[in-house]
Amino acid sequence: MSARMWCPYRADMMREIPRVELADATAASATRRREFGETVERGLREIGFVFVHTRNVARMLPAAYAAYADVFSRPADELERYRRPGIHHLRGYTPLGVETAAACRRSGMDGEPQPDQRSCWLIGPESITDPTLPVRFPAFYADNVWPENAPAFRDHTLSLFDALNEVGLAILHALEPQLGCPDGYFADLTRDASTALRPLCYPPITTDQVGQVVWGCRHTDGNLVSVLPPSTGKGLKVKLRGGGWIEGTAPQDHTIVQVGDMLQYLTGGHLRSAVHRIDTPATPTGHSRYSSPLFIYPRADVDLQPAQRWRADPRKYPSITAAEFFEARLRSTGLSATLN
Ligand SMILES: O=C(O)CCC(=O)C(=O)O
Ligand SMILES: [Fe+2]
Repeated sequence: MSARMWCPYRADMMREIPRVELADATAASATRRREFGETVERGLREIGFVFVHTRNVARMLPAAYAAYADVFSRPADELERYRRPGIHHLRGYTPLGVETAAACRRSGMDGEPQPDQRSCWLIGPESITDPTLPVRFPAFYADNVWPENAPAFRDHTLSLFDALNEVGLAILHALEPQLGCPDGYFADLTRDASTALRPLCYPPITTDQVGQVVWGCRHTDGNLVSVLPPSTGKGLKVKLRGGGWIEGTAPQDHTIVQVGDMLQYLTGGHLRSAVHRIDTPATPTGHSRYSSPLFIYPRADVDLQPAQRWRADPRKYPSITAAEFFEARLRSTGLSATLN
């Protein structure tokens, strides 16, 4: 049986992103823990997304987004100092127009590349226990770049990094029995991970820009799982397996956990890395939209080849490290100035 056959499209497939209560992941009741794991696994297999209820994260957002607004509204010549093209923009600030999702590179308006209309910052882990990793993978484990006179930005992003990482790791842990993985499998894979938090700023849309620009072109995420707290505005849409798009905006107090290409690969296609996009509003808006996904990665030297139990064709799923997988991905998003 090929890995593809694990999840053929069926008419009774989920068409709505399921919701789970994070506290159930560690509930005293074994039944609640099992049901939590089953719902998470089904949501990530059939849609690729799950909404996780946790007030802890929602509480942190107003102050974090205020700090983002302060930094992203700074003068262009100051922000320019925080750019790091030499490490493929993996740390610090990236302005509008640098990132272009692969789909929009091929089929932008008038055949021209259509860059995403958003700027971002990338923040990596502050401490790594294995000192060889930054030597072997300097870009993936580069030091963080912090804006001057913005202690709130540093504090809030680091707190959010930890809180979102905890949610993502709890979801991965709950998947272990569902996927037939040993206990602690994902904790092992993500020890000294090259995980990154990405504060994003989608600028206001003027009358002229309505229907002419994309905030975020359709794409899949290239990592293990993404953990996305509620953004300050709507726009996120998710493509279903059977076609059609659904609303991806998280309900109040919920955080999205979604499968990335690496987890899809690792499970031989069993879990689904869903295509998603960020639509611009249909009418002009004077406000920026802020969001803050955490991209959880494995350690850079982890081999992503699916385990035997997935019966994945090795020609389709050859041995590849997380770092190699990531580099291939960078080339397709316009972020790799020096990799080619
Ligand atoms: O801003 C959002 O809602 C989603 C962002 C996203 O999909 C990404 O950065 O990969
Ligand atoms: Fe994404």
